[in-house]
Amino acid sequence: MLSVADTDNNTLTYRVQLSNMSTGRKTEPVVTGNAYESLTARFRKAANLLQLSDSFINELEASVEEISFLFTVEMDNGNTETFTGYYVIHSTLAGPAKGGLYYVTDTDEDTTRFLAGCITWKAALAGIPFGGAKGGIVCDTTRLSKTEKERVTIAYINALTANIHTRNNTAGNVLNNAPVTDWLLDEFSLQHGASLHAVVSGKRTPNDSNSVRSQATGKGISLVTLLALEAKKKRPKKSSAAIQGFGNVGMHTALYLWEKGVKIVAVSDADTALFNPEGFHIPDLIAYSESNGNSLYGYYDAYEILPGELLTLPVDVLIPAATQHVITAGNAAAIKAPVIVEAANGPIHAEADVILQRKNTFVIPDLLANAGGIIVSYLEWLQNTLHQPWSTEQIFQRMETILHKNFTDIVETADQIRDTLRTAAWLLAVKRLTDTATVNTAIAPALQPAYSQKN
Ligand SMILES: NC(=O)c1ccc[n+]([C@@H]2O[C@H](COP(=O)([O-])OP(=O)(O)OC[C@H]3O[C@@H](n4cnc5c(N)ncnc54)[C@H](O)[C@@H]3O)[C@@H](O)[C@H]2O)c1
Repeated sequence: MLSVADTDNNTLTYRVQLSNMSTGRKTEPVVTGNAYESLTARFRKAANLLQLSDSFINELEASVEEISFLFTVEMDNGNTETFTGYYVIHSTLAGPAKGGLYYVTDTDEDTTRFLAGCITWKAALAGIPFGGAKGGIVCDTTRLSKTEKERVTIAYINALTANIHTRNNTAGNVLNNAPVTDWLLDEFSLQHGASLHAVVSGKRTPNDSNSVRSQATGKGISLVTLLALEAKKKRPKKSSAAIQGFGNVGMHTALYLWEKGVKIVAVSDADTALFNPEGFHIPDLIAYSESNGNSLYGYYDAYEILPGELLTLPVDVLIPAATQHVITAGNAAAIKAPVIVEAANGPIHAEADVILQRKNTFVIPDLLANAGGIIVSYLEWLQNTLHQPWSTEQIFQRMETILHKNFTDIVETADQIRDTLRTAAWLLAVKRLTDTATVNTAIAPALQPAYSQKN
């Protein structure tokens, strides 16, 4: 196991003992609470600082629509299986509800509501005219063939549109990676008798099999990580990072930071947590994971550590990029990284915020850190709507401009209110959405009287 011999920030030295890689041990269970409660607590704090009316607070806390439904799909062996689907529209105040579709073995209304809410507030902070939505399918994709996953996706969309469109709700902008995006686009277009390109983001382009959208969140996280290191007067080439989660977000974040010279000394996924004091060769690690069924398990050039140890390593930046509530009141005090970048949605429990604030940890909140994806989705929607093709460079340039400005806005606001970056981010997000609500009478006439200040 791992112990730290010298925690001088520039020269980290670790004492390590090789553990047995052949045990097949899975990660410890993640402590989760109700992530929507953490989201609500943060929203309420900002809403109270802004002195919003109770009716407006209640309006913004509740979802516009939440549905769960069962749908049946014929499997490759001719049997049928029934799946559970969720869809939550959190808000359409700023514009059409946008949100990804996720496939997961265990989810529920609370988690889907939480993820939809995250999108509302991220879009608000980024000044994007979208509301927040999220779709979820309970299934184990590792058990599904490609054709079964396609049929599950199409059956979900059919069941969903039967519910959504008959009630005249705005069509959601559904994000995912190819080939899911191709199935979604085909199905939506078939149902509506027109090619609805703008409805689906994350689509492949002819010269871009790895869509810009799929890299965007990681690219954005790496950008704000570099800004955070700069704010702490750390040079990338003299900095170390630990990244929890090696899926779409963790992998792209690791790659972009590695390209800038950041030493990634620890990574993990649901199967294993790995440590290499010399820093991982990230392209090699990605190639290994991809050839190993998207698992880091068994990677040769590393020591295996306990998953919880990754979070408490004395690195310059800790990047939780797996799931919500992995940093809690139970482990926050043990975290040594002076900077945490919230790559996942809600990786820090609201109770842990207080402990990290006391320790003066520089926490870059998820509303800013992982907004690259929604910004690029919006830019894709804009290109499709305007019939304008933009280059990858143009898209990333626009994304970076928004993230950079918001980083500066948040740091300045935090200084002004003498509070955390998280409170500053929420304050700006809620203010921007309420400002939109007051001017956007076409979208939310019914809410006009509700947004009045208490005093
Ligand atoms: N994909 C996006 O564009 C995007 C955008 C914004 C926010 N997010 C958030 O980022 C997080 C990751 O998203 P993703 O798209 O990379 O998902 P993913 O499913 O592609 O990858 C998740 C990774 O986390 C690992 N993991 C799961 N539980 C773990 C645990 N307990 N310990 C360590 N690793 C664990 C998985 O093995 C996998 O490597 C989620 O919270 C998601 O909501 C994603």
